[in-house]
Amino acid sequence: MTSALKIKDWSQEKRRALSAVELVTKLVDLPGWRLDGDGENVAIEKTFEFANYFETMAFVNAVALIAHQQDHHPDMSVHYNRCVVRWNTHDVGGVSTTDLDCAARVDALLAQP
Ligand SMILES: C[C@H](O)[C@H](O)[C@H]1CNC2=NC(N)=NC(=O)C2=N1
Repeated sequence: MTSALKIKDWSQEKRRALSAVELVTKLVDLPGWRLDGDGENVAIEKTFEFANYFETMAFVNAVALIAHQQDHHPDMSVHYNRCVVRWNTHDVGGVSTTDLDCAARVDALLAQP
């Protein structure tokens, strides 16, 4: 059965962990995202706040669609009116451009309509 949902295939792409300088430079273009952790656990994370639990869960599901489509999965901590999204590329043991791209996709979900 064909699906309208196309899934990213990373198998042919060479990815690497970005350096601290690269990361800090690129985070300038991702307002609200910050570095967290170090070594292989370094990640970028951002807290999104909502009016209530239903809105928070709607956001979590929208992020899950991005994760499925991009074959790239964030850690999320889900609370009554907020969700913390944390991106890291475990395949490269750091933060890759995939994480930055997915962070921008998540921000786009909430861009001014
Ligand atoms: C085989 C599959 O494409 C890989 O395991 C994907 C799945 N989702 C992933 N998600 C994240 N956050 N990092 C990865 O390196 C990763 N790799």
